[in-house]
Amino acid sequence: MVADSNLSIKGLRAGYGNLDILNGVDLDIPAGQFVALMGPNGAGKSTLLKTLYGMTTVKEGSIDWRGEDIAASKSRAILGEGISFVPQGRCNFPVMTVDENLQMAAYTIRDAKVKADRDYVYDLFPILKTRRSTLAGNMSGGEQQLLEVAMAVLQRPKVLLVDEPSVGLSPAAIGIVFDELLRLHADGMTILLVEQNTKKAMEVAQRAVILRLGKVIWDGTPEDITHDELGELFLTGKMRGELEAAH
Ligand SMILES: Nc1ncnc2c1ncn2[C@@H]1O[C@H](COP(=O)(O)OP(=O)(O)OP(=O)(O)O)[C@@H](O)[C@H]1O
Repeated sequence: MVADSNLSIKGLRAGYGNLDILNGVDLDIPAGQFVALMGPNGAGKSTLLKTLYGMTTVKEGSIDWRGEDIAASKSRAILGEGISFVPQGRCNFPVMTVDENLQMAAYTIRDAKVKADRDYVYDLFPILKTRRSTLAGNMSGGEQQLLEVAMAVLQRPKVLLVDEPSVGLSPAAIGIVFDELLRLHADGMTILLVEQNTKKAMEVAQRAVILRLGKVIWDGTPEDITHDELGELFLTGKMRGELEAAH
């Protein structure tokens, strides 16, 4: 493992304008790890992804990436440094074809080789190749989500930030999207996934990180925690043993 490929977050306090949402997040993500970021509604999971992508106001702390603090960097620069973001919701350009959507994504790369970039993605996601002339908005939810992931992957990121890809998808479509994420991970990509579907997230990720009230309250492997314990943590912020000890 190359030490400087770690993403290292220290004492991160960030939010929107004067409103702090992240209240001192510490997190080290080694290169190539698949991390599921979970927690109750409003915990700050999406805000953490957005902060890693330069979309919030950082008040304190650092985000170390390949020897550089990117906490104050703009999204454009962060993308250039190899971190891509798949935001919540589907379909950037619904009335454009799959091909045109991918062209749009390619234009965001400096020195884009549009055709080569598109073909690279079609090799990775053959389903999209078969739908290349279809209007993106007319595809199934799962296909649209794959297109969003593909548009981010086209940038050839080292780290992929993915925000709730399963929202509104059928179980079959969720399976397709998560299989693709697993494949990207197997090819060496670092993945930080925010996911409400905890069962699915625990199946695919190597590591589970639980956020509550803008702080990391639990960090371990999916094998270290049961579904019930996870629910309890979401609700109370504590494990059963800790609660009993407190009484
Ligand atoms: N653009 C914004 N401006 C102001 N407040 C925001 C903005 N986006 C999110 N928030 C607030 O930040 C808090 C955390 O939101 P965030 O979306 O990060 O939580 P989350 O853990 O991803 O929750 P969920 O699981 O419900 O998506 C919420 O109280 C939310 O209302």
